[in-house]
Amino acid sequence: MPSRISDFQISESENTPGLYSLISINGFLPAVKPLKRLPDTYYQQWERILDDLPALLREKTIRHEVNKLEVLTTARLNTEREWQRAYMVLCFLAHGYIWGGHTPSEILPPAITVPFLQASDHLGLPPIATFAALNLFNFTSAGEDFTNLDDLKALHTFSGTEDESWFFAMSVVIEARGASIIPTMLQAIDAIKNHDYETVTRALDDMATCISQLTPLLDRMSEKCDPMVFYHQFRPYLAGTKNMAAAGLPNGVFYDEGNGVGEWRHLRGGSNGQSSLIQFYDLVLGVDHASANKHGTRKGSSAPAKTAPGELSFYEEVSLVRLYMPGPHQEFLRRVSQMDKIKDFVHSAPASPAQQRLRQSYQDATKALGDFRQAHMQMVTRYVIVPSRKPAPSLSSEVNLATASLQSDKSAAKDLTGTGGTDLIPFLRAARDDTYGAGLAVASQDVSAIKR
Ligand code: HEM
Repeated sequence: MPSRISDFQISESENTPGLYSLISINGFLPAVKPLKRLPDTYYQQWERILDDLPALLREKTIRHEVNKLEVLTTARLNTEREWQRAYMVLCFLAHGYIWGGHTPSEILPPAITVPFLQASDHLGLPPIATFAALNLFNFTSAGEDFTNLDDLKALHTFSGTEDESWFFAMSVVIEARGASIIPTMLQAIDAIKNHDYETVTRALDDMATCISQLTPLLDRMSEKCDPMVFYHQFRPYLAGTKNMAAAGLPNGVFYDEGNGVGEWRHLRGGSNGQSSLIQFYDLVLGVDHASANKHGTRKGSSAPAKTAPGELSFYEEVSLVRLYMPGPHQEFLRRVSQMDKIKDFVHSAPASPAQQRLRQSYQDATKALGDFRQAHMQMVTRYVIVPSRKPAPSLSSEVNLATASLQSDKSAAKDLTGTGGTDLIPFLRAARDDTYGAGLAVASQDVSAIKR
């Protein structure tokens, strides 16, 4: 399987005018490495703070430094890469400012908010640390191929640790490796209208192989990322401003734009749940996370959809997660969601050996994605649940503002929340079960066909 999307693969797909312009040869990652610095020295004042960020956070002097910044114009940003870099720099500065004190800051100053809101607007992203800022726009690599984890590292971190760099790099390598299957699956969708079983079956087999090669990568997280460093030293800085009352942000954060203008904003924090790749996989396989919402409780699960009055449930939130992706990626997923459905094709196929093979391949692909989610859940246990039960090392007790709020009841793992603001264990379990469930629904159809 190629590691990048090649011209050859793209030219083969017909049903997709303009679709590939919304992504790159690396899928949802940029086509080339993100900029290491904004080329215009006008932006030096931002870059200098970012250079010193871990030390400024340790010494709790970040706010002092940011308060000295002028409100810079974004008019001197010339290319998409520059806009992406500006957005990423401002995300780090904003989260450092909010969480880098003895108590969180309820106000973001105009020197951050004014350019941050403009950069967010330009990229179709919210003004908060997103997966795009932390991962897609924040890495460097030994070469132009981003599929080797050992060649990747983050450009910037909050903690200055290799652990944090490795954590961000892991998401990059998964995006890079997982992207190769995108054209194959788009061609499979094309093939549905011709009832081309062979193409769809082969694509599903390739997808199962591709995903099953991503899963062992998750095991490599522990090579360089210590769960205690993750949980105490940098996860708190990824937290958003939504559901953060316990951490001292009952109203979210006020984005002060100067001259009496501004707005309170409640936004979710950075999470790998904002990966467009995994949402693409769900879409092409027809994994429906909304089904459970109708009943409030997942079918076959005892986990209730815990929702405060007026709040959205986990399953409704899944569709909102797209708003945390870059505009073109949102559009890409929207267009894919309108295409023919592989799942419908699998379910409607008449009984024949070709259909049997198709169904088996569909089950294998959904199982591979379910297994990925299962491995991910185990990682969440190692990196969130276990450290949450251990006492915080004294070194980190000061920075742990947001962790307090990410955990509404220290004694109950089920009540832990993710940086994205979800109640994490029921959410992840439901996401996994929905995935396995899509394949099992086909298997049960086969059984009932045999019984008939
Ligand atoms: C130490 C490593 C990781 C931890 C502790 C972790 C933790 C979490 C948590 C707590 C959530 C709950 C939702 C939220 O808070 O937004 C989540 C969701 C998610 N994470 Fe991770 N994550 C890790 C690595 C990864 C990696 C490398 C990927 C690769 C793409 C990933 C993909 C996802 C996805 C797709 C979701 C949404 C739920 C789903 O679709 O199954 N995570 N993660």
